Amino acid sequence: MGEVDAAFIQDIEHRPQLLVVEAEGIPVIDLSVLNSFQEGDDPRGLAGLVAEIGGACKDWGFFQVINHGVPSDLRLQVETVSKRFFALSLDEKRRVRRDEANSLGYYDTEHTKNVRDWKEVFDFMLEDPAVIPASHEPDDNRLNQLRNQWPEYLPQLRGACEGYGRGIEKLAFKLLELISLSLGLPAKRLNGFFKDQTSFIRLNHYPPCPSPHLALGVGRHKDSGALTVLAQDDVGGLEVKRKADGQWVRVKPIPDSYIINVGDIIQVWSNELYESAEHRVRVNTERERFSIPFFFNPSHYVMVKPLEELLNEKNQLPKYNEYNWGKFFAKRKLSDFKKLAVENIQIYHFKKSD
Ligand SMILES: O=C(O)CCC(=O)C(=O)O
Ligand SMILES: [Fe+2]
Repeated sequence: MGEVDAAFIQDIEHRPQLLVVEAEGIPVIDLSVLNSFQEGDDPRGLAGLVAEIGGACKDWGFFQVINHGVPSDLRLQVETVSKRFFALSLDEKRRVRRDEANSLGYYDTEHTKNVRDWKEVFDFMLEDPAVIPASHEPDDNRLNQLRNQWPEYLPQLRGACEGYGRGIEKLAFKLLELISLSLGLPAKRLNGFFKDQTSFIRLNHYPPCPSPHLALGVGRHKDSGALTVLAQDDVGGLEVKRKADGQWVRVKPIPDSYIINVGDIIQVWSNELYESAEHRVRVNTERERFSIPFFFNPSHYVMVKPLEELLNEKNQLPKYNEYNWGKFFAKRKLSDFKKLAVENIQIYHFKKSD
């Protein structure tokens, strides 16, 4: 990527201010009690942790976890091989390039809200093959099998990515269960939605940028899945819009921690008890940055809607009409390729009017 092309330039109101505000308040949650907790133990032993998670989901939609139990060598291996992959020539990376038929692999022209992101990515699904609708058209019932693309000239990439995927998936399920408990539901209430999951992992590379005041690594957005588990390196650049005052605040890198954020699906399931927070990534002139989000997504056939038992318990009306996750996902993917004239699909399109 050379000088900043017009496609990268954010509208004035979305450009980052020079000032960086370090977030004091983003909760850091210690998961070490889980290490001694056995399947079948009384979940009341986790009450303190569950309350912390619930508070963080409510107040921030974002938190960091330490002592999470994901072996650090899995992370180190994938981080190392990810750097090697992005250091390859563009020609080599483009041999596993994603296209409209297969949305997995390498890609360097992603747009967020119709502005190009200053980054390159490599995507792979946790389930291989994974099944998603062939198109976003409501009447089209055809399904597609998505298959990962692995570069044969960097054979270590596959093993490192698959190993990391299995490790991070375990953490994602633990967090899902804690979130379920925090909503007053049985621990495994949400697990069934992930039977044929459409979760994917993205290797992100943000090269140094000559104009970090004009462009963003990822433009402001909310994650559309259930939960995101993110590994960031020590460079920093991820910013969250603080719910309390709308200020963009930076998520401070903590070695060997993971950043967790509530996605739109949990917002809908919880009928807005928890909300997904807007976030973005700033770039800088000096240092490249690497990050690895795991997007924990349900099966394509899941109909997303507020959970009945929460509505009954709180005597509430649902704030959303139900929508099909697979169609939503397919529609989102479409806009990654094309600069659309209109805003891409969002959950507020399914919001019921008051
Ligand atoms: O790189 C990061 O820190 C976050 C990336 C992100 O928000 C995303 O890919 O959805
Ligand atoms: Fe995100």
